[in-house]
Amino acid sequence: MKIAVSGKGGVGKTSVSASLAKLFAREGRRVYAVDADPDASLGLALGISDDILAKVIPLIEMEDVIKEKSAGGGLLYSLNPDVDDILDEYSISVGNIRFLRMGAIKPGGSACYCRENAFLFSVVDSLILDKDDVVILDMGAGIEHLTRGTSKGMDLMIVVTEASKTSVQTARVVMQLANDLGIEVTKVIANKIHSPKEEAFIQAQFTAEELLGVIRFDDELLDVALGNEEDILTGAFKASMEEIYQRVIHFSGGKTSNNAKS
Ligand SMILES: Nc1ncnc2c1ncn2[C@@H]1O[C@H](COP(=O)(O)OP(=O)(O)OP(=O)(O)O)[C@@H](O)[C@H]1O
Repeated sequence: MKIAVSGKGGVGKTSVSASLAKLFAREGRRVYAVDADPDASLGLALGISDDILAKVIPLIEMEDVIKEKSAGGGLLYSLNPDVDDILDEYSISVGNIRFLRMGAIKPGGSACYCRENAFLFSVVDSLILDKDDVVILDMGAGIEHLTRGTSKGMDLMIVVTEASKTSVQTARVVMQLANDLGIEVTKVIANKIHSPKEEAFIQAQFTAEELLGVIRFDDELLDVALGNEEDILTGAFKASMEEIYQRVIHFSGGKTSNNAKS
């Protein structure tokens, strides 16, 4: 199953991605946790230490190797069967989680991440998955990364939003795009909800079918952000994510990905 997590900046995409990765892994499923956001910190949220993360080679550096192996060029690559063989060098495994990252941040105002995105999603699309394997992509903020190429083969798009008009607006645009791009299921998680008033706002914006879950603002996540607590699955956040996880596995029930082994 392939899951993309998207939404406006700072809404909690990385927290949700890391939690889902840990929950799937806890069930014994193999998880590819992919940091597709150059500005993201999925590795840290997964509890991987800085010094280990520093050793993970950005996936984009694999591009030249692939180009040498496949005679082709341009933005479309023929990766199989090479990708699995060489992916080891560009990932680290923590238990059942295999962590990969797209690439480093570019200097301000420089080019887009089109090349990185195209390559990253070629790699993801080429992964040969077992039926129970899961790919979780922590996407960049906003919508620029959402194209036919990047959405190919995604089974579920999770859009994270806060209780604000601008955040909901972005969520709506992402949902529409995901639909246009043919992603089968798109669901919303409302995160950092402070009050019944905010919850009522969210309930008014989305249908019960659209909403995958509501997560309250939880001070305990501050300890994770400050580095005092390693496990993101803590406090009320953990309880909410466990409920959401139960709904997410419903979407993977018996479903295999495009490249799944039978
Ligand atoms: N439910 C919550 N309660 C309290 N704090 C939260 C909650 N969810 C996330 N946070 C905090 O909000 C901050 C941003 O979260 P996170 O990095 O997951 O968002 P993001 O959408 O991935 O951000 P970016 O767009 O910058 O990549 C972090 O400090 C995180 O600990």
